[in-house]
Amino acid sequence: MSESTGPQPQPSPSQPDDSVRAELTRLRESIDNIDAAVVHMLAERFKCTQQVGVLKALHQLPPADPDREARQIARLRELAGSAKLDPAFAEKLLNFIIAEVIRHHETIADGAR
Ligand SMILES: C=C(O[C@@H]1C=C(C(=O)O)C=C[C@H]1O)C(=O)O
Repeated sequence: MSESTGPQPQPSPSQPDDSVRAELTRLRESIDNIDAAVVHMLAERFKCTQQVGVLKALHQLPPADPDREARQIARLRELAGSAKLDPAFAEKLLNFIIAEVIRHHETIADGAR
């Protein structure tokens, strides 16, 4: 005979206990705050880049500046590393944002022609 003590209480994924629920809620509240901050920071960044786009269009400068981008990516990778964030992820995110900015700059330049 085995020394089975019978069925043990199993954690139920659909019914976590109150302390697990409370911890999940606390973490999700912080995540929601962080997401809101990211949205506000991005909105401010796009306000600045729109102004850069107008300046470039007025002075016939190209929408993209690859040298500036290379410096930003190197800097952000460095910052990410120190913050224990994957530098490759930080680079992908910045490239994604910059691509959108360049698209805006092209639209502004087209409107100025
Ligand atoms: C905002 C600029 O335009 C583009 C967008 C960039 C950005 O979003 O950071 C950086 C370089 C440019 O390709 C700029 O030249 O500073």
